[in-house]
Amino acid sequence: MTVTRETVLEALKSITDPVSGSDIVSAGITRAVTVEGSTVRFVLEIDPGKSEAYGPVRDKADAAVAALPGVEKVSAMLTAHSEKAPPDLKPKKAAQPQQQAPQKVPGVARILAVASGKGGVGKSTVSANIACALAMQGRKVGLLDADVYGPSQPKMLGVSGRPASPDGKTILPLRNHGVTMMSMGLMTGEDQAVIWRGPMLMGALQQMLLQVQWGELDVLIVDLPPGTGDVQMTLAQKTRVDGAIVVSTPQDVALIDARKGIDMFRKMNVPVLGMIENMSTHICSNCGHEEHVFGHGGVAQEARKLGVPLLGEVPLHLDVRLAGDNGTPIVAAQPGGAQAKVFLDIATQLVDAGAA
Ligand SMILES: Nc1ncnc2c1ncn2[C@@H]1O[C@H](COP(=O)(O)OP(=O)(O)OP(=O)(O)O)[C@@H](O)[C@H]1O
Repeated sequence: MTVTRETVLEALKSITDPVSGSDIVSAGITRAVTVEGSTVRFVLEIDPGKSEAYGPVRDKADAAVAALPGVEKVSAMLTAHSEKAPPDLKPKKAAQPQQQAPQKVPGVARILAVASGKGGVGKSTVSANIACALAMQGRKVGLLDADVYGPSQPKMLGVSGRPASPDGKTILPLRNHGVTMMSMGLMTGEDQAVIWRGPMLMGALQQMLLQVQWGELDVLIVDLPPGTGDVQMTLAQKTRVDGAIVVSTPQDVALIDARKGIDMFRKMNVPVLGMIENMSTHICSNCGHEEHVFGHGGVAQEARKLGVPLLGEVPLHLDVRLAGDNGTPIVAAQPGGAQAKVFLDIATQLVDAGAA
């Protein structure tokens, strides 16, 4: 029986936070829940003055998780947080009428955008795995999840909770698998339905780039929402984007949209570093049989036509999804495996090209 992040969070919801009176997940103090095989780790981020009161809470949380089937080891830690809440996203600061030259983000050597024309083609899976693969190769990597409509990086990288802000102005990012991560989704709360208008989105994106304390990074990967809308345009207009990668599945419908994405980046003078074909070949997890569910080679052909490199072909494999769902992308979960290899190769190509 394998344990998942969801079952861990469910178990932790049975424990009451003595300060807020709600459960320790809803109270936002449960952070960095990671599941690696039968080992579960999480952090309770608390006011340092109340550490005595939280000792028994930690023990109860530890016991509740340890009692789950499939769990052999639990590491529950108490860490101190700052009292101040992170600053709210300020939509008013959004659109600046005057045109400015694209700016660099302080401390960040390069920005790499990962885009897709169509939703659901696996852009977030690819971003998370490339980020981890680069970190495994010793690069200082940040990942900004700019997909407000379907933020998936907190889940894929196994981080949760609201990020802290020691001074009420800057935002401390979260970190897991060697990747410094921030998601617009973490600022709005998991279950909160948000309707974002264009200018709000643009303001929030700028805020994420400039107010998050990214530290010194070799590369910041921006996981963009699908399509060619406001967020993509604002990013390229306001911030110096050093390169873009376009992810597509091999079907014609996805390729038509991918072409639009490449066109947009070219018009905005962002170099397109290459395309990645995802869900290229289905590999049966039982027998290893290969099947081309969505056709095969469509992206390679399109990349040739458009004159951009094909960086890799990622197979459709159950382990890739399970790893992402469990908060440990496949490159980190099975670094020696065949599914990890393609992402490690892509990361090597990016480093060799000076793009990451
Ligand atoms: N190569 C793969 N093999 C198996 N499952 C995959 C693969 N790539 C992505 N998936 C799964 O497909 C689903 C969609 O992937 P993902 O969230 O990465 O797509 P996306 O393009 O970022 O979606 P969105 O449009 O919502 O941003 C996820 O459940 C993910 O685990």
